[in-house]
Amino acid sequence: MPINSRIRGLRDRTPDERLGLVAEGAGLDVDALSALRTESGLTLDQANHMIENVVGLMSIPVGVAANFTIDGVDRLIPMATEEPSVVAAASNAARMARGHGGFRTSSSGDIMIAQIQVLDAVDPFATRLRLLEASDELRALANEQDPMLVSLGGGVLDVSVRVLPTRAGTQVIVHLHVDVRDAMGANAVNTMAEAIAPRIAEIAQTRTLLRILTNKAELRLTRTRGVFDAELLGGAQVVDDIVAASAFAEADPYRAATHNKGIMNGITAVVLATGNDTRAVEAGCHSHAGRNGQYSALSQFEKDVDGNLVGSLEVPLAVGLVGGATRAHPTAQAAIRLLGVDTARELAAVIAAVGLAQNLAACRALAAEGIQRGHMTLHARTVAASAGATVDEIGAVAARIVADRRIRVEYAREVLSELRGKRTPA
Ligand SMILES: CC(C)(COP(=O)([O-])OP(=O)([O-])OC[C@H]1O[C@@H](n2cnc3c(N)ncnc32)[C@H](O)[C@@H]1OP(=O)([O-])[O-])[C@@H](O)C(=O)NCCC(=O)NCCSC(=O)C[C@@](C)(O)CC(=O)[O-]
Ligand SMILES: NC(=O)C1=CN([C@@H]2O[C@H](COP(=O)(O)OP(=O)(O)OC[C@H]3O[C@@H](n4cnc5c(N)ncnc54)[C@H](OP(=O)(O)O)[C@@H]3O)[C@@H](O)[C@H]2O)C=CC1
Repeated sequence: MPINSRIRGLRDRTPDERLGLVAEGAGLDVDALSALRTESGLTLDQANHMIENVVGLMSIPVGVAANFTIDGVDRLIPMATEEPSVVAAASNAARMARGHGGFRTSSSGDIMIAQIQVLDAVDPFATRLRLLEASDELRALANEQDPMLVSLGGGVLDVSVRVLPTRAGTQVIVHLHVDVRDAMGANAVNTMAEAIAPRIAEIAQTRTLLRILTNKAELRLTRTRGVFDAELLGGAQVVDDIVAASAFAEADPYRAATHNKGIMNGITAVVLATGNDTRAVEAGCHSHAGRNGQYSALSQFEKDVDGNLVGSLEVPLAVGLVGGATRAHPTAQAAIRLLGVDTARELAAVIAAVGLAQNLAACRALAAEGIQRGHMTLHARTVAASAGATVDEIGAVAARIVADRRIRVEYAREVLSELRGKRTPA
């Protein structure tokens, strides 16, 4: 049965009811998603085998973004985040794109780059050519390190070499271009780099130093675009204003930093939920934002021939379905089950679409009513909890501080005392 992501009114349901509705929408038995619940997710023993000096666990809320259609397939998308309004925003944007086919994506491939740094070459330009002449040998030596990857059709595709002037003298930098298939690939390419470094040193007649991947994964780009309905956005003026906001972010690094943070609100939440390396993805995306010399917006919004708004996003996404914590973390496995993705590329496509949706929702709110109405209304629940409200009191306290337009902890405390019958001087 095809997945149906158009689930109305999830906000009005309990977490258990939502999980049931989401499982139904995804065509899954709800038990397949049980690891999304804290009590049946990662155990202390499992955590103790993941990182060092484990003493405990930290739970992060996992929400599900609705309404997404990506490359013609509906997806219900788990998002791990502590920030209010992010899941609502992504769902709202997906709803606005749904009538125009949702999100379309493409990929440049699954290629990660390992760097080997060569120091003190007396003839750096000739060294570069000697290394290029040995490309086939170096490729074969690297592939010997990972027969599994090669058997899956992956492995080293190319070797490139640069002469790099630095303040510590001229260096020669070797790049291994490795197809890592459905892995994030860092461990795989780092192993290869360390294995071929001695041979590189022989050819270069000097020594190597760093052997490590680059997180500037410019050969692992995912692109997505979406058409957002002008009427649902709020009309032609809102469309024009979002275009003006986008132009601001494209031209100004100060605005671009926050514009891109909005994109990463969506991207990082799905990367985390699926047990992938959020720091690697963030480093890749922000390095990509500076690729043309000045840090700029990762996305662009334009008005199309029909007067609707079209968004475009291109980002490096080094994510995997195997390796790292993805397979070791039960909650990540449940999140991937819910997504219904079968390859790392499909996962990256979903992540990019959520990033663009998040970005649109933020820019729409900023260009229309301002971010605070939507964001702070949902943030009020966090403020109420910070003031000491119990789960049974949060709703009433949040509603009151929103109604009084005083969404602050000290006022929430006053309201809480009042609600508990202990009036304090206002
Ligand atoms: C918050 C909304 C969506 C409200 O927007 P709204 O128009 O009041 O929403 P609505 O009540 O009309 O609901 C429309 C749909 O939104 C979703 N939705 C709506 N509310 C909820 C909810 N409570 N729980 C779950 N889903 C929700 C849901 O899909 C719903 O469809 P329905 O279920 O009714 O068929 C809107 O104001 C918005 O998108 N604001 C942007 C919020 C945002 O971007 N938050 C990120 C934090 S701010 C930040 O860090 C990024 C930023 C701003 O700095 C980036 C930048 O500067 O560019
Ligand atoms: N700067 C960075 O970003 C760094 C990140 N890391 C960490 O590296 C980890 C990711 O590295 P990664 O290499 O993915 O981890 P793994 O080594 O855990 O997984 C990759 C391995 O999985 C095996 N594999 C099985 N099926 C597949 C498949 N379909 N496609 C590809 N490989 C498959 C391959 O061979 P085999 O079975 O023989 O292993 C491959 O080498 C993350 O935890 C990340 O945090 C580490 C260092 C630096």
